Order: sequence, then structure tokens, then C-alpha cells
Amino acid sequence: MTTSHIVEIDQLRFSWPDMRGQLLNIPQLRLEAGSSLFLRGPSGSGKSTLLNLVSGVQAGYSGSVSICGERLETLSAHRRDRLRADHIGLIFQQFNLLPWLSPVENVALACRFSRRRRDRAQARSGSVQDEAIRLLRELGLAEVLNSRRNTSALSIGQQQRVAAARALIGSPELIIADEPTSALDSEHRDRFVDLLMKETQANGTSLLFVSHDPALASHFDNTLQLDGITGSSLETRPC
Ligand SMILES: Nc1ncnc2c1ncn2[C@@H]1O[C@H](COP(=O)(O)OP(=O)(O)OP(=O)(O)O)[C@@H](O)[C@H]1O
Repeated sequence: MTTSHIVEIDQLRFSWPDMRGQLLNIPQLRLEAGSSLFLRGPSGSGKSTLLNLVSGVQAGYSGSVSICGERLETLSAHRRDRLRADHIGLIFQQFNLLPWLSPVENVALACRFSRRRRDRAQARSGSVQDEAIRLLRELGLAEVLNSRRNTSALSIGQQQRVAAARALIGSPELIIADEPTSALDSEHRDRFVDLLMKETQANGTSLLFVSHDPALASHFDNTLQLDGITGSSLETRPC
């Protein structure tokens, strides 16, 4: 990797086929290693679409999107999948955990798709399993390690922290979190964001975090406001 920018966007324009006007129009965006960006905007303004472009799931844009120095539009779908597995940890709104697996197995799963993350996890704790346990402990989930419950028996807040541990294992350069706090009350929400921030800062990991909730913006280095088709733009500014 030859750049300190984990995400680099230049002249990005995107619209869905049946849309009048551009949904996304981002002249330039840089996310440095270890920095955090809060992405907000009204429903339908294109937040999830932007995350899908950045994570290489959605193609068909003009301009350039680079992750860890690799321009996604020059890569095959297979190379984009590889890049995502190796360098991006994803936390989804619905967590997407496998309910029949234990919390440790869910966390370890991320290393199954990436030798790079597996090697990093092993280097840190001796084995993927021990690194999963370390992360779950760090995230305040020691109690679920001692129980034999599978993941579906956990509370929403516990599932959310399992999802965060799964995103963090193997130290990917970028964590992308899509509305991970929408099911939480304000106290649990703040605690979760603080924990996530602490873990990403300790690893020098960049964080791209989407939420409707403006109260969270103060936790982040920068805010990007999307205005959808009407304004179709954004500004990056310190909070
Ligand atoms: N696969 C798709 N095909 C066509 N249009 C789509 C598709 N996915 C999203 N859209 C449209 O793109 C616009 C932006 O959707 P997107 O989900 O990115 O917004 P969002 O800001 O994440 O919204 P929310 O906050 O409600 O999740 C919406 O008008 C949506 O209907």
C-alpha cells in the first residue's frame, strides 16, 4: 500500500437507471488511516448506496473509488471481493450473524474468507479463536463466552458487539458500519460508539459510520452530509 489514504474518491457520480438526476456527486473525499467519518443524510439520500460503492459491492459509477490504493473500477468482481474480505470489516444494521453458531464462531468466520486477516489474528493472539475471545472480552462480552448459548439467544446490544468483533478481527484497514445503533437506546448507543472508537483507534483502523442520528456526529473526526438528488452533494467538515 503506497498511500496513507484508506479511501480515496474522485469525481464520483452515480445514479440508478430509472432516476432523474444524480444520486451521488462527490468531487473528492479522502479518509486517512486511523481517521473516522460520520456519514449522514435523510432517508433516500444515498448513504447505503455510497457504502456499497466503497465496499466494491456496487459498480456502474463514473469517477474513481480507491481502497488501500487500489482503484475498484479497474478490478474484476473477484478481485473486489478479495479486497473487501482482506481490508474491510462490515457491520450491518441487522448484524447478519449466523444464529446457529456461537459468538466466538461468528467472530472467527471473518478470517475464513481472508488469509491475511487470519494471519494477523494468529499473530496477535496465537490463534483465530483466541483473538475472537480477546475481542469479545474487550467489547464487554466476557459473559457470553462462559455460556453455551448460540448467537440467536443474545440481546440486540450483545449481538451488535459480536458483529463489531467480527468486523474488527484480523485488523482490516477500514470498518464500514451501516446504522449499527438504530435498535439501541441513547445510553447503549453512546457506549457502543465509544467502544468501537476505542478499538479502531487502538488498531489505527479507519471508520466509515452511517447514521440518521445527528447526536453521534461529535464522536467522529469529520462529517459528510449527503443531500440526495435535490442538492446531490456534501461537504466534509470537522465536527
Ligand atoms: N437497487 C436499487 N435499484 C434502484 N434504485 C435503488 C436501489 N437501491 C437504492 N435505490 C434508490 O436509491 C436511493 C437511495 O437509496 P439508499 O438506500 O442508498 O438511501 P439511504 O440514504 O441509505 O436511505 P435510508 O436512510 O432510508 O437507508 C433511493 O431513492 C432508493 O430507492
